[in-house]
Amino acid sequence: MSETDNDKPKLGMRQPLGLKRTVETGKVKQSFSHGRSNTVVVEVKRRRVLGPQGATAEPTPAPAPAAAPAPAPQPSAPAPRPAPAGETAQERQTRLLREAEEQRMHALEDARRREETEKQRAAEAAAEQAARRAEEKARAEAEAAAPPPPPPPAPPEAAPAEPVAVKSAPVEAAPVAKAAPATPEPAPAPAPVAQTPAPAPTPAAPPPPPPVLELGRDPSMPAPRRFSPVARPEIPKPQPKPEPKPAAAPAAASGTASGAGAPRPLPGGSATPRNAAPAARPQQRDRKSEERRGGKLTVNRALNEDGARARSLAALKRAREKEKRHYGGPREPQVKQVRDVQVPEAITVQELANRMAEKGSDLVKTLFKMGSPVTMTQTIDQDTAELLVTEFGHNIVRVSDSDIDLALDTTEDTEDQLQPRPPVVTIMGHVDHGKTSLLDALRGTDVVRGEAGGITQHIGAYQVTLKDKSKITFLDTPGHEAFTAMRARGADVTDIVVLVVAADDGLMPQTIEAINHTRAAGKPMIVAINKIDKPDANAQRVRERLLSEDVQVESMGGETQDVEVSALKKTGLDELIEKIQLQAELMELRANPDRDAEGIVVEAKLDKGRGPVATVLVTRGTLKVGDVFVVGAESGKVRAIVDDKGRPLKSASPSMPVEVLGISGTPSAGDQLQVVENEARAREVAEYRQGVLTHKRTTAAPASLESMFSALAANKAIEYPLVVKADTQGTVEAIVAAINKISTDDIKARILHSGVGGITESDVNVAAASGAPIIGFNVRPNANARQIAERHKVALKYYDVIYDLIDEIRAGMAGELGPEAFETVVGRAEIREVFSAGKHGKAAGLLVVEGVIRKALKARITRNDVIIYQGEIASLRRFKDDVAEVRAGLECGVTFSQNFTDIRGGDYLETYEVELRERTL
Ligand SMILES: Nc1nc2c(ncn2[C@@H]2O[C@H](COP(=O)(O)OP(=O)(O)OP(=O)(O)O)[C@@H](O)[C@H]2O)c(=O)[nH]1
Repeated sequence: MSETDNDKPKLGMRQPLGLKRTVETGKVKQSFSHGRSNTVVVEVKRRRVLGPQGATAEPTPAPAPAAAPAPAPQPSAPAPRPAPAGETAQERQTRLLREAEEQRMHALEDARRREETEKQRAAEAAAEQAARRAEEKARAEAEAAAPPPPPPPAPPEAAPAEPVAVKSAPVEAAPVAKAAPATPEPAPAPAPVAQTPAPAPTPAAPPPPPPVLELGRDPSMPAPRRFSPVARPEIPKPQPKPEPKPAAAPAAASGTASGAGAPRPLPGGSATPRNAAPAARPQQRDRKSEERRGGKLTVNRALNEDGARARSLAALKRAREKEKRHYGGPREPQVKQVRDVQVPEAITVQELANRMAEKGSDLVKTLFKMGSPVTMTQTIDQDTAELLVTEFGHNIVRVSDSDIDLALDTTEDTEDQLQPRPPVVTIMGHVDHGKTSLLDALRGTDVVRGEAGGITQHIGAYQVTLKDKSKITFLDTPGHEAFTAMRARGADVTDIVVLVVAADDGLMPQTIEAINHTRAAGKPMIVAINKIDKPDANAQRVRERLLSEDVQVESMGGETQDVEVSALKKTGLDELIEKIQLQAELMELRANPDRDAEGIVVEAKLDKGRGPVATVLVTRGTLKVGDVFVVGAESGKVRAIVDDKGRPLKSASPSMPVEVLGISGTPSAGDQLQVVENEARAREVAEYRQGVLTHKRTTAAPASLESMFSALAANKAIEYPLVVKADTQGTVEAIVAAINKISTDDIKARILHSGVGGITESDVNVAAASGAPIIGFNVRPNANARQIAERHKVALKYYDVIYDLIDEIRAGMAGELGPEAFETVVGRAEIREVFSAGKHGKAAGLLVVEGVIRKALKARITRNDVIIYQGEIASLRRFKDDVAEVRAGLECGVTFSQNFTDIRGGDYLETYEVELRERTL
């Protein structure tokens, strides 16, 4: 009702004047949706009161019409309520109006239900035979289970039984008046459609509230929703041949509806499965509304509300069959996805299956067919994995552990990125030819004085700034033969080699070695003929001698530059620098400073206060404090950069030699330093490299029979164990190489442990276990180590000159072997006769053919140059007289100790002396 209470007409009262008063007394205007309206004439008949006066006189409070449902059993025609006795005219009018409206709504609804039922029937008739059978079956079941149908709804003519009669007078469109007489037939009860919630009240059920609720609602709203399937029956008409498809949907729907006691399939007989689903929804909606209206909510009902439960297995099966029919057979198999499968050197079957996105059990089956029964958790090798990967149609991508390692960055810098860099110059030459002195002269500082024994034992790296502000980086290499590896390294990282040859000494072995290294590294060389100030200096002789080594200096018609210098007198230095600069210009040395740094470790040591320190020559990029790097098998983060003058720097550009702090351990000289993206990556690479080193150390097993025999033979040699500790990595290398050279077939030096840094407790423990001496070069033990060494009687030997160290080790190894025995044959005699000598066994008659046969000397008997006896002479006689010796040309008789009797004529007797001499290695 659109009108408010204020607007309602009030019977028996004076109506106030107002613009809205359009309805006269006794008529009520009804408003409907879509602008429809109706005017109803209301006749009031007074009820005859038969009861006691008091009963009628007492006014009962009028219940709210909406809240007090009529107790009539018919759903469509609520019974009229008796009029309260003390009702005013206005109240009566309101009540009557409401009752009239209620009746009208019920009549409307009944008409709709009937109409819908008819349409459903039409739809059912159009359904397939199979669907109909299923429906009938379901209906039969439902009928068996359903309560007796409700009595037919009372026709509108029943209304006169009520005290109030309502006459409808249609004004515009009177659907109610027309619909009610048009459907005199009561709604067919046998099929209470789910959408038409026939209350079918049971005796126990409370009076059904639905009609009241329906009335309380705006009549325009629920109608389109509730009765939307009304138009559906028209759909099958254009469908020429309704296939059994719709049967599936009603059948499925009937499955869901059965729980609600409505076995009827969905009305409308939707011809396509697409229509079936929406048809099921109103059905469920109605079931819900039915529950809301008073139906009991049971567990079964609640469960049946669930969508998953609604779609039963049978429904799924039917849907699958339908799909099969629809697509004309099983679905086409999906196109197999080919994958690139990364396979490491060893992988478990399960992991491989995961990477291939295949079933592990399929892999196991395939392997079994291939003849290798394995389980999922077993590890297979890369080749077997490849068989599987190809069998399953994928592509294998072999990866190895070494992929973890850093790849060498071979990206070429572009022309605009490259900037000039200082040349790196290495000074090489024989011992004491003046390399350090020359470098010292160039630097203007004195390095010589700090060196033990007066020789350079560390590779040094310095950068000098020239008068024109240009720079040259110098690497000094030691001249001792033990430092071959260091010289080779120096030649590798350098741009130019300056070969120092003493003018008074000429070419010496290490000079020639340096020439060979330079040539092998393909670096240009400048010959510096030093000590030219010396009186016996002969530069020309040096040049000529160089020719024999295939080095032609410019003055001899070659291309190699040479310069005469005196490091002592500081002459010829400018000329030398000029020649270096000229050579550098020719080489156009450039590098890109704007990239992650790379460098080469020239030297590394373990500094007591600063930890591991590496002297690094930056080759590319700029090394900065805070950079994370990998160097050899170590990693780290640059804590500090120190230049050759001890000054801290923030960064180091190409060609700069700097000390780098912040390394996890002491790297080896020659290791490459590479800056990486993060610490995790650096650690990963370092761990991998450590693993490789450990693997190399521990897997030196003999591979062939030959090597096994040679290893057995080698085992006969006495081992001379040693522990070597030195101040720098280069020195350690040099000492180890020199000691290995001393080894012979009889005795072999075995270095149990070598390392950089002071002598520690663990070094002593290692040495004590094998009774090895500890060689400390420029290092000393800490207090604890010294105590333990004393306790275990471990020999600690300290050196600061490598010659002394090697000489002593050589002597020690020789001493271990003991003195050498030298044998000298003194006399030789031929056995002529053999005769019995009583209790002494046999005696031999001899003719001394050489030297002297002496009784006191050791003797041996040889037969055909094979020794058959070795021992002593028991008695030596000449003509029955015991004698001490018998000279050559004389005959004598001898007996031997140990009752040796196997003597024959023609054997030879030798007597000899053994002299023990000190052994040298
Ligand atoms: N007269 C003279 N003596 C020189 C000259 N240059 C070096 N010396 C001397 O030669 C000796 C050896 O010099 P070093 O500079 O130590 O020689 P080195 O080649 O560096 O020697 P190692 O470091 O052992 O390889 C020293 O006593 C120097 O004083 C020179 O130009 N003239």
